[in-house]
Amino acid sequence: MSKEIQQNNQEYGADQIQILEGLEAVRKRPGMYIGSTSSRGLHHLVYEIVDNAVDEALAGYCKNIEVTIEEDNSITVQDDGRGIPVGTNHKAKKSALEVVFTVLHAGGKFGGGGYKVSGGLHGVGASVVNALSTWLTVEVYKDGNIYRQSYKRGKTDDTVKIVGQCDESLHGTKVHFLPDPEIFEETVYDYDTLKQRLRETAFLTKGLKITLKDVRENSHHNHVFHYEG
Ligand SMILES: Cc1cc(C)cc(-c2cc(NC(=O)[C@H]3COCCO3)[nH]n2)c1
Repeated sequence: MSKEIQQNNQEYGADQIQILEGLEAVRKRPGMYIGSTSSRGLHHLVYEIVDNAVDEALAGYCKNIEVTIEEDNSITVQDDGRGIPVGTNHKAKKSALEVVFTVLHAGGKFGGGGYKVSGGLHGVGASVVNALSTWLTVEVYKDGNIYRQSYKRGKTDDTVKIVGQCDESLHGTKVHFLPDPEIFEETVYDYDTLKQRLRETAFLTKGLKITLKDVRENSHHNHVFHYEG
């Protein structure tokens, strides 16, 4: 095997092992990454994903975020930002999108690395949420294409696929995940807890419209938070 190919295979192998070790670490000691596996940790998963979309709003590209508690207590978070980059990093042969959801970034966001949870680095926890979810699907709407990748407990067995077309004018990122009952003692979301947090987030991010929906039977709710600057 030529040096070049061997180098790539070697790196590819090492990268893959690094990713699997990262996932295993998160699932072995989830409290180190999200504080606890109680109801608090369950709700923290939502805040981590929303934080990523808020970053896109702070960058000036996202105006709306919609959070839905689905019938099965899975969560959907959708924004209308630029859409996570889907291009492939040729060295790692991985889409930037896949890196966001599978590579455990330093950050130490959840207090594991010493950062305070509230003032922690934004947007490094998507891979943690993925690792702690029975399944997670992400869709990116960009350039008239709908890109999709799915994972099970953080692992994917496929590359990013184009699954459809959309209007050129449509753009954004949609993440749908189900917290893993193997990790969380509590898997039922509390509407008022999310309502309180999303109201605070909208207040702190003037101009951003955050919608919270609950489509569970006997618990239908809908709130819109929007504070002018
Ligand atoms: C709901 C959700 C969840 C996650 C993990 C990321 C995002 C997200 C990430 C972004 N934007 C980006 O990553 C930037 C990064 O820089 C290039 C263009 O897009 N928009 N929305 C949204």
